[in-house]
Amino acid sequence: MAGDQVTLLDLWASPFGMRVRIALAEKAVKYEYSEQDLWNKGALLLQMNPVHKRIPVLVHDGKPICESLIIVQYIDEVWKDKAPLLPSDPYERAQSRFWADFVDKKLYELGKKIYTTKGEDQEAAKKDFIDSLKLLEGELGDKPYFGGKTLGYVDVALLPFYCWFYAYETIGNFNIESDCPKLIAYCKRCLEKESVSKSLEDPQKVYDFVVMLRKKFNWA
Ligand SMILES: N[C@@H](CCC(=O)N[C@@H](CS)C(=O)NCC(=O)O)C(=O)O
Repeated sequence: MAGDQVTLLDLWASPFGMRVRIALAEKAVKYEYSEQDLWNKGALLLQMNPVHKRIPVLVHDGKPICESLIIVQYIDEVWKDKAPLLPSDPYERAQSRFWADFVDKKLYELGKKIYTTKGEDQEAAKKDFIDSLKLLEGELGDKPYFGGKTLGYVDVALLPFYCWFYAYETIGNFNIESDCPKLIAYCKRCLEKESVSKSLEDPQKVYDFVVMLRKKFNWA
């Protein structure tokens, strides 16, 4: 809305932050981007998210909203005149929330296991990761987007992980496209949308970031 003061506390490589960036871009909301140092958290982040002390945080007219999926729902409710993200039907809304929650519980956790573990644990994570992507591929079916004809909540939740796939694949030495060609084709198609392409990061840069994390935390 005109006159809104919107600031996003974020970290460039964060898939959670990217969700918020896509949602704001879809709604054409102007905002100030504020990159945070997570190894030396600033006073603003600690004040705006005293519970989890994590990014992303959306600060709207001085009020903080935390947790990426909650932020995306908030954005959808506040800027409701443009590009609806959640369906209006209660059952379809519940389904969208289910799959977005699945992305958090499965893809994020398993992806992290791929670059923080080795040997059997890593192999198990890779298998579970592919199985989870196949379930998502089945849910997508032949639709252009998870919710149907337009980009919606589940797409916003999932697509940021696409720019992390190269890091998972390179570190885990496996190939996602060979097992999930339809899902990868969908991700590539979505990247043709400016709201998505400008919100995601270069996979090589993400990979370099993950390599840095592995060294820093002795995961390698
Ligand atoms: N469930 C949260 C996850 C956010 C999250 O894990 N943020 C990370 C960066 S990607 C963070 O701020 N980490 C700093 C910390 O945990 O101290 C969301 O969806 O927003």
